[in-house]
Formats: sequence, C-alpha cells, structure tokens
Amino acid sequence: MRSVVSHPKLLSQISEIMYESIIKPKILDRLNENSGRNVLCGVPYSALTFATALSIKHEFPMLIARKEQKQYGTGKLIEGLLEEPMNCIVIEDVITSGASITEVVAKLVNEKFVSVKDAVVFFNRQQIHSDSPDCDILLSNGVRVHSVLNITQFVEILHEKRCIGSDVVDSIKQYIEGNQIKLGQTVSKPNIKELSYGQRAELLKSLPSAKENFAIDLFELMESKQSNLSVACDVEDQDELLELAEQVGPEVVMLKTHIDILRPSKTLTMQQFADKLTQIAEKHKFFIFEDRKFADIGSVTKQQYVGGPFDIAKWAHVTNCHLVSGTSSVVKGIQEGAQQVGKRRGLLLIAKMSTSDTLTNEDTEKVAVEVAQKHFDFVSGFICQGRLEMPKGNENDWFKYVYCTPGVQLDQKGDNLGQQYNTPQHIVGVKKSDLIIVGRGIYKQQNRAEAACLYRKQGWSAYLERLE
Ligand SMILES: O=C(O)c1cc(=O)[nH]c(=O)n1[C@@H]1O[C@H](COP(=O)(O)O)[C@@H](O)[C@H]1O
Repeated sequence: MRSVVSHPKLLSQISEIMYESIIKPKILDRLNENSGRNVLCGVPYSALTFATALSIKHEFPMLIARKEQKQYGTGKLIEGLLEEPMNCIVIEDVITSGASITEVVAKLVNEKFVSVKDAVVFFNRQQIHSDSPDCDILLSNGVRVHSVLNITQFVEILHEKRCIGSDVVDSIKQYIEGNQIKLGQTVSKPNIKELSYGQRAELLKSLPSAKENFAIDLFELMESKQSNLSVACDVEDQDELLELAEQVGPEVVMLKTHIDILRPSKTLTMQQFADKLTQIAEKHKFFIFEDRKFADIGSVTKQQYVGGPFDIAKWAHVTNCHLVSGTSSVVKGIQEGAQQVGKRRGLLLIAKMSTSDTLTNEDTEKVAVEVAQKHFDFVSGFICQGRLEMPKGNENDWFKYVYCTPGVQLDQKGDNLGQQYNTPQHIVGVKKSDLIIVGRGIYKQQNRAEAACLYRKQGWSAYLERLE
C-alpha cells in the first residue's frame, strides 16, 4: 500500500472505491442524521494521501493527527479547524491490530467538538476476530471499522486468477483462523530465543541504521576469538600496561584502559604510547576501550574526547558515558567527535554500576535503553549488571546491544571501597550479560596470562550453556 503514492491513478481509484463502497452507502446516511459537519482524518503517514484525495474530490474538510506532539508553539496533536461539532471518519490503508486507528481516535476525541464513530480501511488482514453485525471490526473504543477488502477475499481473487493454488488458499485460511486475536488480548510478538554473537552480528548487518555500528565488529570478534572477556588494565605505569596487554592480548576481545591513572612516562610521549598499544591490539586482535565515563555537556565532552592531552578518539575504539547531562547532548558530542576522526567508534551507555552504594537503578537502566534506541546508529551497548529489558512492543530489540558487565571475580565478593563481584557464570549465564570486565581478578595475579585464560574459558562456557 505504501507504494500507491507513486501511482496517482491507482491512488484515485482506491480512494474512490472507499467512497463508493463504504463511505457513501454505509456511513454518510447515518452520519447525516447527526448534527455537525462530516470531516476526514487519515492515519499518518500512508493513509494521509487517501484522505487528501477523498477530501478534494468530495469536499470533506480534513483534520491531521500528528504522530508526535509539537515541541514548540501550541504543542497541538490535531491540526485543522476545531471550532464546531464534527463527525470525523478515520481513513486507514491496512488494519492489523487496530492500534494505529485507536491511537488516532484517542487524539481526535480529546478535542472538544470531535466525535468518531467510523473508520474506513482498504485492507483488513483479519488478525482481529470480530462478531459485530454492522461492521467488520468493532474496536474497544466503540469505533466501527469497515474494510474494502480482506485477506480471505484477496487470496480467493488470486486463486481465481490462477496466481496461487488451492493448497495455498487453504493454508492461508487455516493460518488466519489459528492466529486471530480477540480485542482486549495483547498482541505480543514471539520472543526471539537466545542468539549467538555471530547471529546478532548478521542481524545487525541487515538493519540499515546499524550498518556502521561498532557492535557488529565486536560480536564478530567475540565469535571468531571465542572470547567474551575484557581485562580492566588499571595499572599506573605505561610500560606495565603495555606488558599486560601482551600477556592478556590473546585471550581478550577488549582491553580496558583508564588513561588518566597512568603516570606520564619519561621515555614515551602519549602519541608513542598510543601507537604501541594500537600495535599490540592489532597483533592480538582486540579492541581498546577507554573507560572515560564522560558526563559533561555535549560540547565539552567532544573536546575531552578529541584532542587534549589524551586524544582518546584517535586510539580508543570504544568509550563510555553517563547520561546525567542529558539524553542526547553527551551522546551527540561523542558521535560528532568520532565523525571528526573519521573512524568507526563505539559507545557504551552506563545503565547500572557495580558498586554497593550506586545511585544507578531501574530508572537509569530505562533511560539508557531509551537513549540507545534513539541513537541506535551510534550506541553499541551498555555498562550494566545484566541484559536490559527493552520497551514494550520492542522486546526483541535486546539482540542489538552488547551488554558489558564489570564487577567480576572468582575469589572475592567485593573490596573495601564498595566494589561488588559476581562470577562469570552468574553474569553471563544467569544475568545474560555478553561481556565480562575483569580487573584485579587478572592483573593482580602472579601469572596474568593464565588468569586471563581461566576467565575467558569460564565466560565462554557460560555463554555456550546459555545457547543450549
Ligand atoms: O565502566 C566500568 O567499566 C565500570 C563500571 C562499574 O559499574 N564498575 C566498575 O568496576 N567499572 C570498571 O571496571 C573495572 C573493575 O575492576 P576490578 O574491580 O578490579 O575488577 C574498573 O576499571 C572500573 O572502573
């Protein structure tokens, strides 16, 4: 139905059929008994064109329902003259669950003079079961929905024209019967079962808005390196960090730095240090994650990210930020910085911290998800304590993000400054996080390479068990 806008003749034919077969015989007579003008409102966006065609041909005034409330001026939801009583007929191209019509009707009847009793749709997918005698579907708000064509009639026409065989017709009819919902029941999409990191990378690649998302690279590396481990290299000496990177490099997919805890070196400039770390990253195939936890206004964040003594954007593949300064400013600051250096960069949003007295909670997790959904072209995942719940209606979107969890150790429950630890099995197996971040559990060990190998194996086997 969307492509009808490109075929003016068809657009006018479809609108005319709506008028001749439904509006005129089934609605107008009844409405004309009421006082008030008859007006039309198309459900945005695709049905706006049908409503406009009908309005011009049959001289119906129109109302326009905004998809989002205007953020400036009057903040109106309905545009058009609203000064006298009117009967509004809602026009829609296709009806599935009835949610779009219901949403528009709610906005319309919120206006003092507008009443809505009927909706006209071109195509009824028959996903709603209805016993109403005088219309095809009676919505729970009392609006009668009349359709020009339903899917049963449509497949019968295709059969008549020999486009499909009777076996296809039967199976479609059977499907419709078995999948209709009664109004009032919630339409829930089937939950996507567990997916591998590789499958998630493939799915992300198929989404146009995710094509440039760093999460694809990370998932692919996790799959090929069979690792979901990141080591937090919180050592204070540059040479020691480079040595640690060599030791744990073969086991990790991300090496986490806190560049501002390193003592300035007498032998290496910042640039030389970054170059050396980058060479080790390329040799062992891992990404560098600068755990900078940006939190300022967008423009300052950008300055802190690009340039300055650390020039983070140049060498760190990923960074992270808090959302205290706003839901867009800091993310946009980092995104602009990444664009400036012209390299693919990732961003993790801090949803929940690992400390016992953290102020992050369910609300900050929810905000982080909202921001990630809004900036999905750039945000790759979260710093969190487990997989996050997605908004209602988009439950399956969980697969798009990498859930990264610090506060992981096998032997300790915490430290004396509020850090709390869980095991890789708990974080990946129970909390369904994707990547474990381990600091002291590895770099404080005598044999760091061996410790990293142990954590990698534990994290990976918890992931494999999760897939079973
Ligand atoms: O953003 C982080 O990585 C982070 C978030 C959080 O909630 N808790 C947390 O511990 N971290 C970091 O994860 C690492 C944990 O180190 P260990 O406690 O030594 O394993 C440190 O580098 C912290 O900065």
